[in-house]
Amino acid sequence: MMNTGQLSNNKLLDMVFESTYYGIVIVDSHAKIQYISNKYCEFLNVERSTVIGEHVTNIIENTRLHLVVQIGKSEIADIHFLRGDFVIANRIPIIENKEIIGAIGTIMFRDLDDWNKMNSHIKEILTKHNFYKNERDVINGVKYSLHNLIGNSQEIQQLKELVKRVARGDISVLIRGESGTGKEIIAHSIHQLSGRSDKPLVKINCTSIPEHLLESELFGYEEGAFTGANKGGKIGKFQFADGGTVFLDEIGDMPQHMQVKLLRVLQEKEFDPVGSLYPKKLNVRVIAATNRPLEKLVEEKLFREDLFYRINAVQLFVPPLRDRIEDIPVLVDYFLKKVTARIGKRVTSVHPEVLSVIEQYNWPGNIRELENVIDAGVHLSNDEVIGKDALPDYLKRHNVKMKEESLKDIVEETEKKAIERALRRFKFDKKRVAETLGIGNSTLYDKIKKYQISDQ
Ligand SMILES: Nc1ncnc2c1ncn2[C@@H]1O[C@H](COP(=O)(O)OP(=O)(O)OP(=O)(O)O)[C@@H](O)[C@H]1O
Repeated sequence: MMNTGQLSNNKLLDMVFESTYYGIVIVDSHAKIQYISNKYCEFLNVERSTVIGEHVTNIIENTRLHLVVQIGKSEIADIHFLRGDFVIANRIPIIENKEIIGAIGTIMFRDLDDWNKMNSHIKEILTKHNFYKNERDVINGVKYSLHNLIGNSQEIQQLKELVKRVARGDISVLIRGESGTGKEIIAHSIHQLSGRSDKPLVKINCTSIPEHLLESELFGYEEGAFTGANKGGKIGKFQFADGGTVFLDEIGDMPQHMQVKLLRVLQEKEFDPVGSLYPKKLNVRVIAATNRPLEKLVEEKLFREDLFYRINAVQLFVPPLRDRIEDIPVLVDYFLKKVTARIGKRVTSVHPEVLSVIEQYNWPGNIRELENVIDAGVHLSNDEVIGKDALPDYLKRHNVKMKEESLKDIVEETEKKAIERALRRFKFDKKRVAETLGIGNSTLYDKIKKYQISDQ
């Protein structure tokens, strides 16, 4: 416990601290407030006489002083969200004879007016910075780079290596994977690592543009091309991307008449704006993404085979989250930091029970779904640790399997997952799956039957 006798001369402390630009609070080893400067009280809008002796967490939101007296480590220039604003906070333990007897916390301001001015000044700088950054990204179209692709699993590490390798060339890339697995991050990363990075990346979502507008949106039109056409015509997305990259998301949904035109862009490197008499030359790299079985669409004659081979020069497969659960802890941590930094709330981890639920759920919406769950968890949590009560109902109801499984269960579960993963990876080509897994065809068929795995 702090020797309060040393601090009894509050008048002297007041004289020193009220003439500085800091708000100061001193707590004892139980995190109870022993001293707090008048200016800090004014800033917090609390009555000084009522807060002395109170636990610091009852008076200062998002404080960490109670942790500093436990851990004994200084925290310098930490961003602290306080009364609706960000302040710069220092927290220093007071150590006597190797024992933590308390801690000092400071936040920096001059007076309330100065603080308000300074804060609005910082906000203005931040707003400008964000504005220019967003402007650049809008002009350039780039939102992500490879370091946004989080994951320690072998699959993600290999994928990152492949992205770096294919980025340099001009080759078309087809990115496959379920919805929400990070295909767009990969497309952005390829563009950003390529020689085209100073030119635009233009995303075209093939499902979101109405079919009758698709051609003019993609290839533009000449003046007078149709009633209602803009004077001077309109430049299409492909032309806007000239020199850069076009990212065709959900390419499996591209209507067939547009598939022909796309093929021409890829083969002849030219296109016809609607209503134009002459073709225009174009230099774009195409990256396409899909979560649909393109081979099947080709078989059903819904997707052109020649286009399929053109866009499929290099194929990248992003595995679903359920197949790389080793990525879950780092992803959870990443999203926790992202959300807490955005909303200024202190939530540091998820309860081990929640982590078990998360690891055993099958995540049909993949990482997008996980991000939403963590986002909601941070908002709903009353604690620094997200508990099961802050999970959505469908996850709360999800029964966690007992961890004490027999070795046989664990081996079988692993075997089943490995077969499922390989089947998806090789698009249910069982011969390749059997070869890769080093088992005979008939063994593979037996196991598919035993584990009741859907084999198409
Ligand atoms: N490995 C990852 N690390 C960090 N964030 C990720 C990762 N994968 C996906 N995300 C995040 O998940 C969300 C969905 O990712 P993205 O849009 O790239 O998925 P997608 O596969 O293109 O989905 P869709 O097929 O539905 O368009 C985004 O917010 C993205 O930032």
